[in-house]
Amino acid sequence: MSDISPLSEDDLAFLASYLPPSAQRVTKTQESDGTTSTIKEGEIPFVTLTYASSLDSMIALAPGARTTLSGPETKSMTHYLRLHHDAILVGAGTAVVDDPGLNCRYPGATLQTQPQPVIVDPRCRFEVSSSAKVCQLAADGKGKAPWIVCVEDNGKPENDLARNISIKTDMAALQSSSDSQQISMQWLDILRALKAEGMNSVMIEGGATIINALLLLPNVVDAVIVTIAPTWLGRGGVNVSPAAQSRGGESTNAAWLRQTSWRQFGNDVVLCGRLGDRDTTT
Ligand SMILES: NC(=O)c1ccc[n+]([C@@H]2O[C@H](COP(=O)([O-])OP(=O)(O)OC[C@H]3O[C@@H](n4cnc5c(N)ncnc54)[C@H](O)[C@@H]3O)[C@@H](O)[C@H]2O)c1
Ligand SMILES: Nc1nc(=O)c(N)c(NC[C@H](O)[C@H](O)[C@H](O)COP(=O)(O)O)[nH]1
Repeated sequence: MSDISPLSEDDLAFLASYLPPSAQRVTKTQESDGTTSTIKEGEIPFVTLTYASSLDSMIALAPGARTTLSGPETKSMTHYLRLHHDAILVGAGTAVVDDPGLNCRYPGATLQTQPQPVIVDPRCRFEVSSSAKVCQLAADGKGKAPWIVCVEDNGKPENDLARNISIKTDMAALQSSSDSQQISMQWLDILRALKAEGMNSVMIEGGATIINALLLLPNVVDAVIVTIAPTWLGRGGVNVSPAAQSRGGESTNAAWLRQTSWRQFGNDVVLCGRLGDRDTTT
């Protein structure tokens, strides 16, 4: 018996226009390091960015603290969204701290309709072992074995618990960089690799590093779905707040949501929208 209740028809209608594959993709993107690349139509999956936030824009009480923000209704929404995506992606930080299952428990989900769990982990921080929840669920036939996005020739040896998705990364440049702990992959490379593996839609669930980076990539992200829980986590939490931007030497908002819709789910609010310039049409 699933712990996830089905959503109402009105809830489903509210979410419908933000689900893949309804959004239109723009063909240009700008990576946060300033390089511009062209995305060909259909070259990367439909990307949904989704997370749960407090009223002070925190997603966890502290780095390293698993923090439940979503109530039962928004948890159901997350599992409904998982049902509609080919893959769910999280960063290594989330995988290590939360030990997430990354499967779909929405009523009616089958092994075939389970999303593919993907963990971005170029420094091999997440221990792929039979005690990891994502691996346990796969062993029990309740989810798929995870894919680990790693640096080419630098991933952990593969076994039947997980598969590596290798991304070509300029290690020589990285080794000479001042921050040798940081291995930064381009999102387009990660998403192209997932598309090449047949993933047409990816739900990106965090954590903060990934959310803050993707909020600056409006032409990569097709839909943003944020759960807002009626609580303040307080200072010292893990904050969603993308890097400030400047245009023509003047500081400007880091990101805007346009085509927004809001709805109450239980005690939480769900905000859906698309990244882009400020919406002045309403
Ligand atoms: N409330 C929510 O919705 C929610 C969702 C997810 C995570 N969280 C919380 O967020 C916290 C984790 O956040 P975080 O920022 O530490 O971790 P994260 O999950 O964003 O992972 C960051 C790591 O992922 C890898 N990574 C990310 N982008 C990369 C790139 N472009 N190239 C190469 N590697 C990349 C790196 O190893 C990086 O250190 C935890 O406390 C977790 O509980 C909350
Ligand atoms: N929507 C949402 N609400 C929350 O309150 C919360 N903490 C997360 N966090 C997202 C992150 O990916 C978690 O790790 C998974 O929510 C774990 O859930 P599963 O074990 O995969 O079912 N997400």
